[in-house]
Amino acid sequence: MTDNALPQPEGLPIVLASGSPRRRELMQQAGYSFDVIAPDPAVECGVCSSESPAELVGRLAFRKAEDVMRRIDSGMIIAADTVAACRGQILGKPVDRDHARQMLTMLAGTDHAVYTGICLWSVPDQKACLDVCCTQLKMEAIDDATIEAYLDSERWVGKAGAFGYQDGNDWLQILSGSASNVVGLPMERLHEMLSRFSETAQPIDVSASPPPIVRIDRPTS
Ligand SMILES: Cc1cn([C@H]2C[C@H](O)[C@@H](COP(=O)(O)OP(=O)(O)OP(=O)(O)O)O2)c(=O)[nH]c1=O
Repeated sequence: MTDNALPQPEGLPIVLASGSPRRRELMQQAGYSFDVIAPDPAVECGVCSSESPAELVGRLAFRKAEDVMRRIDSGMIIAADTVAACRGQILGKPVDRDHARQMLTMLAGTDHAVYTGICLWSVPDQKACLDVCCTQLKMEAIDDATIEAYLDSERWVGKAGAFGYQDGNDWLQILSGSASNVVGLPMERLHEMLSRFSETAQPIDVSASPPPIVRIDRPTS
């Protein structure tokens, strides 16, 4: 594999376990060849209030991969889950305009974080690895008129935290971490996980229901 070749561990076809158009665009822009199978939305039900943002996105990424694993005979599944976190609160996708307004009002003028859990799962040999990436951001103290204009754009729909970093708003800046991680897939980390899959993935006992979640050992590099 030349340095700039995209990793395809174990020669398996890549399956993006996501209905997110943003995740599909990130994979296409990076040049990956892949199929798309959206996980059952029911996988995302049941947010445990005691979970940290990292625990939540890690668990949901794993469960999304597990859901798609049961529907294919062979492939390298990539699943992810993204939330924003501000002042100890986890912000998922807003359910409506009012909910989006509440989120943006809370985020305005604050430093906050976006967490993405990413799970790779190889089928049929049933090995998986899981990691969580965090990006720190700052949102300017935008006023109500700015919030209402953004709500009118409806670009908040389907986006954790009710904002889209990819929308290029000048009131949102990254303080540290990956930009693609904010949009839904940490592409740098994905490349690393795919490249190191054979040495880091752990066997999964799929007979257990639900299978235990695995944790990846962070690379030494
Ligand atoms: C913070 C942020 C999130 N997002 C999107 C990425 C995800 O699509 C969405 C977070 O919701 P998720 O539940 O992670 O993903 P999803 O429901 O869109 O798709 P699936 O579960 O099928 O993979 O928010 C942006 O597009 N831009 C951003 O700046």
